[in-house]
Amino acid sequence: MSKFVVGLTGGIGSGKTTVANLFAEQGIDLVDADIVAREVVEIGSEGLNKLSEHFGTRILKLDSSLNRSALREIIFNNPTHRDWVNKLLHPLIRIEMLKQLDSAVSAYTILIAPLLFENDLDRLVNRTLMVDISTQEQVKRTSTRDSVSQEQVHRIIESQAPRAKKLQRADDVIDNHGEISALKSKVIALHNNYIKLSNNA
Ligand SMILES: Nc1ncnc2c1ncn2[C@@H]1O[C@H](COP(=O)(O)OP(=O)(O)OP(=O)(O)O)[C@@H](O)[C@H]1O
Repeated sequence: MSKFVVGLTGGIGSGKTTVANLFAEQGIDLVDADIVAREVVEIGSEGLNKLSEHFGTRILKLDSSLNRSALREIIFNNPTHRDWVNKLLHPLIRIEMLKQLDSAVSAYTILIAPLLFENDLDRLVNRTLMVDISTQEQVKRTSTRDSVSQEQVHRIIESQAPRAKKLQRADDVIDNHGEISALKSKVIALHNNYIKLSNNA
């Protein structure tokens, strides 16, 4: 099968999961960068073993799984620790992501990566697709879905690359202001184009 990969990105609550599921309905395999990032620190993984050798049991929960908030706290104000953790985990994430992309069997594969551009993961893909909605709609949809305040959503939006920058860098943009039925037609049109592109790759 072709190893053509489309990187799917967009800000918080823009509709990446919704769009990815519509591609999956067309038979397209998905790899999710956030899931991979959790898999490389599962109990028994090289990632978690190395983290606990370095930082000790203070980064573990009672069941020996990673205590994410403890690790976040440690690296928050300490760039040396943060760099060490990034140097450990980024290559592990990249290797696992490539492994999963490699075992995908559909005509092309979607890599869902909220921080596609921020983490330079666009280098791993053949084409980039951004799901786009206004900041106002992002805040509305995210705070309806999750029990988070509008201020928290704004803070997360500010930590991500600006919408304008992503719009500029993406090869394709899918506007998600409309109804889900409209979104589905747009996904099908993109899907047909990606099939063509992957055949020519
Ligand atoms: N076109 C739409 N109209 C109305 N609601 C929508 C639409 N698309 C998505 N949603 C809803 O908006 C919320 C956010 O969508 P979704 O979870 O797909 O976004 P996401 O980009 O994956 O979010 P995150 O970055 O937080 O993982 C969900 O509750 C989803 O059902």
